[in-house]
Amino acid sequence: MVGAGSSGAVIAARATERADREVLLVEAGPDYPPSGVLPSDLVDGTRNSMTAHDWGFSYLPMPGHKPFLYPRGKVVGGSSAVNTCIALRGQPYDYDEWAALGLPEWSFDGCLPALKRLEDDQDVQNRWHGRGGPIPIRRHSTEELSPFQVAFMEACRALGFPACPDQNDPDPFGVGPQPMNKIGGVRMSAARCYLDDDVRRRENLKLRPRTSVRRVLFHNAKVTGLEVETDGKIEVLATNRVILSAGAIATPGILIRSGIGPRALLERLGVDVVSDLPAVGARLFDHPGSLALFVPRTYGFASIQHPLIQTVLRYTSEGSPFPSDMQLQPFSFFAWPGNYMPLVGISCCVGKPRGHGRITWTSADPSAKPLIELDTVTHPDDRACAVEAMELAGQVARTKPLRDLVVPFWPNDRVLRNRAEISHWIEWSSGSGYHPSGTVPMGPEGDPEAAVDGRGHVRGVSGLVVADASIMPTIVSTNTNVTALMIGERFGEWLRDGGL
Ligand SMILES: Cc1cc2nc3c(=O)[nH]c(=O)nc-3n(C[C@H](O)[C@H](O)[C@H](O)COP(=O)(O)OP(=O)(O)OC[C@H]3O[C@@H](n4cnc5c(N)ncnc54)[C@H](O)[C@@H]3O)c2cc1C
Repeated sequence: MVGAGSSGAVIAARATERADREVLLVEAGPDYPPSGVLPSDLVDGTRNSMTAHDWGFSYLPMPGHKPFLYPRGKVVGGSSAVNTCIALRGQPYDYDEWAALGLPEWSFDGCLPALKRLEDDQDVQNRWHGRGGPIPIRRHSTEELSPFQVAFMEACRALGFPACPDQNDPDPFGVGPQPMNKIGGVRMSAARCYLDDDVRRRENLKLRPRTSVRRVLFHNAKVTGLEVETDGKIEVLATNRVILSAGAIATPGILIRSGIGPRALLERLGVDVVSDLPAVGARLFDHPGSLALFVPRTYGFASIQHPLIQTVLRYTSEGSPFPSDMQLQPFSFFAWPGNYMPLVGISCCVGKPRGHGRITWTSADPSAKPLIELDTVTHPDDRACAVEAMELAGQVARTKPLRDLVVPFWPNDRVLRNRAEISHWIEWSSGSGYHPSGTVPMGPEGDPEAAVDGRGHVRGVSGLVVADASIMPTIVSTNTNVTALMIGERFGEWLRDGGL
């Protein structure tokens, strides 16, 4: 197995529940076993870790713009070890959309057992939720909320949005606490929750950190091994079966270096073609995001001591067929260079973008970075959703509960009141929601837009499976970690029980 992230750590843990399944889990980043000391950036779930355990990727948000950082976890636990700990499931229609594309196993009903199995929901007990699973999920109580989060919730209620106590209900709408996989401020990553001491003691699971996979090796289109690099030393690990869970940016890169991808690209890079798959890297989904910043009127209202995110407003964009496709999310603090006190922010996230970006490579050198283009708001529908969301953020800030507490800063109040000006502003300020997905999409037999089948088997070769955020054929309307964990649960079960 390649990659010990949100999907890979789960697959390794679940597959090795059966003693006759042997897994070697190869991970490029370092490992911090539970018995040792975890670096503070990985412990602290109240904010992201952006650079200390990162791949150093960047992306172009819009054509002609400057690149922005594109964080991806490089450590056992992957991006789940550095993320913001928002534990939102996809909505039923997200998975039913996959089923409608010809992948019946991926309907909401098909995914629900794995969504329940992965969680230990500490607040809500009903037929939609699981207890006792590896990932603890809880919501901040009102007493735990920062002053800005409280005021944001009141502002949304003042605009008429209902309270939504469980954002993981199958039919969420309104404002409420975010379900989060952090306990006492500590991030509950896939590494911590799935690769615990008991799992690591299994004789059939070997973890090999600080080892980077260069490519998969084939003979007559059958997997024969992995070419890996540890501390500058290159070696071949013989195997007839490989599962790639290196994430939506690295997995397609490994495929390309291995001869699997669009023929023209492989030939340009001088890589022998093993399987001509135009879908590899052709689409890159993400959630377009914009952030409006406000200056607090009183000192201490915003503080970097506060958890960054605690609550969310979910609502439906104008004319959308996807209920609650949008998120407005208050940021308790934002450090603006040169500003003596932190700002607060409202981030706007488009959940079901119609547009997409792409990922490509200019070199087959494993250390070469890919060219990532997101086109965040190129599609007019996505831009309209983003504009509407930013306008709503302005309205939220002008309600009685908020207007005496904060003043618009970036963009200013004039822009927030004018759709044309917002549209111009988001053209150059919108960016990624850090949810890359769909770069090696699943699809039924004969689907020209797919690279793998419904159980991740790569077309045109045998012995190779992809199982991570890359395989999502469309993007879910929510943050992607729980869906990546769910994918891990399903592939882990299939590997354990002989379904792969
Ligand atoms: C800063 C940040 C904040 C986020 N916040 C949230 C959030 O709050 N909620 C949410 O739902 N989602 C969030 N996400 C997204 C979420 O974490 C990801 O969607 C999810 O972790 C993806 O899982 P994955 O298994 O596909 O990839 P990853 O978890 O990224 O795992 C891939 C693993 O493969 C390893 N790898 C890559 N290449 C190689 C190679 N060549 N050889 C060996 N190993 C390799 C990587 O080091 C990594 O460990 C965030 C992401 C980031 C980066």
